[in-house]
Amino acid sequence: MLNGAPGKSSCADIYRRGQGCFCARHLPRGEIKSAVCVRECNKIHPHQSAAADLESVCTRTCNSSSTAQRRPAVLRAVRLGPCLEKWTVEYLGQKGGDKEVKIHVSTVPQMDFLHKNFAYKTLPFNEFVKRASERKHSDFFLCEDESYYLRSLGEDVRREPADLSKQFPDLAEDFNIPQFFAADQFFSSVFRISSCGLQLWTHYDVMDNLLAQVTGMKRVVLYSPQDALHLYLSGDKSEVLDIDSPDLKRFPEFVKAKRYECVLEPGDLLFIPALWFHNTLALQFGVGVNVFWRHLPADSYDKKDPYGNKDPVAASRALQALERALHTLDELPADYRDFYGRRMIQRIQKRTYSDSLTRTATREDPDGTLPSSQLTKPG
Ligand SMILES: O=C(O)CCC(=O)C(=O)O
Ligand SMILES: [Fe+2]
Repeated sequence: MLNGAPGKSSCADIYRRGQGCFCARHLPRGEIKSAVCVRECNKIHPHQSAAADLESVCTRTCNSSSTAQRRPAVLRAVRLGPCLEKWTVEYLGQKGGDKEVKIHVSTVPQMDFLHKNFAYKTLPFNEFVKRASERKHSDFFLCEDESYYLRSLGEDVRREPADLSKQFPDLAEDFNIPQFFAADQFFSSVFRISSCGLQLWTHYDVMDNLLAQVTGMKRVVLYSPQDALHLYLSGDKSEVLDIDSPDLKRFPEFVKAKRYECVLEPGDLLFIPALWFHNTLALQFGVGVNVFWRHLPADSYDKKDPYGNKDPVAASRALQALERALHTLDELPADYRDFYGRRMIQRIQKRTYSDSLTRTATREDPDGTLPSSQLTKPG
């Protein structure tokens, strides 16, 4: 079940409860099996009744002193509000109106940030929704079967985070923001509207995130922050674009990254903890909303970051200091650079790698308490 081999669409367990692992894809529909309590303790709480709504799940108080589990979790059949019934293409067009939106358009459904195989275009929201919902278009920019993607933005794109209640007030009232965090932690609410087949590259964000699926189905593949070294990062994105059949000559380490996978259906909510990598594939035309909130103290974040994906200020400072240190090493001949580079890596590992994180829980060791030497290595 904990299959790390790319290409195999294994249902890695998105979350655990009690003794065993639950495969998110095979959870029964129509009930909330468990939930991550983010506000109090980040722990997964036991089964709630079928009638439980998010409010009653997440406001439970947890007196446990055990370490918080910052793990992805899928909540099924959540009461997201009237949007679940109302958000048809026609209704979205009527209520969203002809407000201009900036969209990604590409001739192929797999968006490639490395070769920029997409163009930024502007369309009235109602026209965009209509085109994104159809496979072939009578009006188009690049070709008649082009793919569309909207990640909604704030009013002042460079400064303001997206907020549905400001950009789309008539639609925002149909969507209940899940109450998993205090009001002053709210950062943004973002429309994610994709053509059928659209795939967004693997990336991480620096804030905690709830991705709500309102219409259509979407596959989401996640990788732990601990697999960062196996993902061939370029900034916040992975260069491995085809995660289902990766080029292993170019990316041999990718096989070591453990793949977690779920399929979101309307009414499902995925908790994506900050720094967890995610890759989305729209299995149908679909509308989602994601909500970012500040999980760290407010001053940890870059103030000029409307997207929620700039590294925390302390991390940026540390990365800059590393660049300076590397520059200093350039004063030495290659064999010395190599030697001191290795020593620096060892120092960084000793100082920063967290033992508690390394002891990842598995089916054999649900609590992650076995010494790490006894844990099965991801495929
Ligand atoms: O749903 C998508 O297409 C992307 C979602 C995403 O990247 C996010 O919620 O941070
Ligand atoms: Fe994201």
